[in-house]
Amino acid sequence: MIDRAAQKQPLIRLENVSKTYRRAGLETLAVQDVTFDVNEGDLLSIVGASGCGKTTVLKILAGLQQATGGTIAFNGLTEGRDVGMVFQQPLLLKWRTIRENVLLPAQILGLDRTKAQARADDLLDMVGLGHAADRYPYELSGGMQQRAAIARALLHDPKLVVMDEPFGALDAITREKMNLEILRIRKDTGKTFVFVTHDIQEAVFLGSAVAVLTSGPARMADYFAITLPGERGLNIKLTQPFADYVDRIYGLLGLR
Ligand SMILES: Nc1ncnc2c1ncn2[C@@H]1O[C@H](COP(=O)(O)OP(=O)(O)OP(=O)(O)O)[C@@H](O)[C@H]1O
Repeated sequence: MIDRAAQKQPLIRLENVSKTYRRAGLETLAVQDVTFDVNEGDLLSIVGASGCGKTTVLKILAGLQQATGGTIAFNGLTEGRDVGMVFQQPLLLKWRTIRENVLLPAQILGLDRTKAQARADDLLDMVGLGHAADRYPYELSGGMQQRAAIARALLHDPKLVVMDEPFGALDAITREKMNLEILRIRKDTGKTFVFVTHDIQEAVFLGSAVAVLTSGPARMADYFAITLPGERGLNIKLTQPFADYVDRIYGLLGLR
């Protein structure tokens, strides 16, 4: 477990957070006793089985859901405005070009159009879609659409980018490529990311820290830093330190 007292003030601090959904007299305890920090510049992976409450935790972090118990402290972060979101599906508007899709947050938040256009073009270049700015979503592959969704999430220069199983619908090879892209984008932007996945290898490969959630309701099994030697490339997955982290998570999830 990370020694939180030794850390500088985090961007977000969750302390024993719980969430109960109440609907038509029915109560569902989705999340219980979740405690971790999102530190500036981190890529925090949240990993756990399907339905264990990862999306609920992410919505609480993004300010889209209120926790029903515990405390959550945002430090220098305006909920909503300072957060960019990427979902499992790219959710691009099919009647808008890729550039117009990336510009959507500028319209919603009332940002300066000229500046936003220049930024959209820079971001499209960064995600390797400069050549596709005037194309429509149906003309792009799934991976390209998800790159556009990432550019859109960055348009308003948010401090935090939250990603909810963004590559779950992609084939395994495209997924590996997108993982490399995330490492590069993190390096280029210096932003803070929270990345939800049910893929243990993906969580370890991308994360500078990981929160492991167990099911029904989600409880935090552990929260620890991931330090892998050297530059991260796909071949790091073949190393012992990587395998040790994966094995540790297998143990926490009761998979061995
Ligand atoms: N709006 C809601 N109303 C009632 N129950 C909900 C609501 N949203 C989620 N739940 C319940 O809370 C629990 C956790 O759901 P959540 O979507 O957070 O899990 P998850 O780990 O993200 O799942 P997946 O990996 O399948 O997306 C589930 O039992 C789900 O049915």
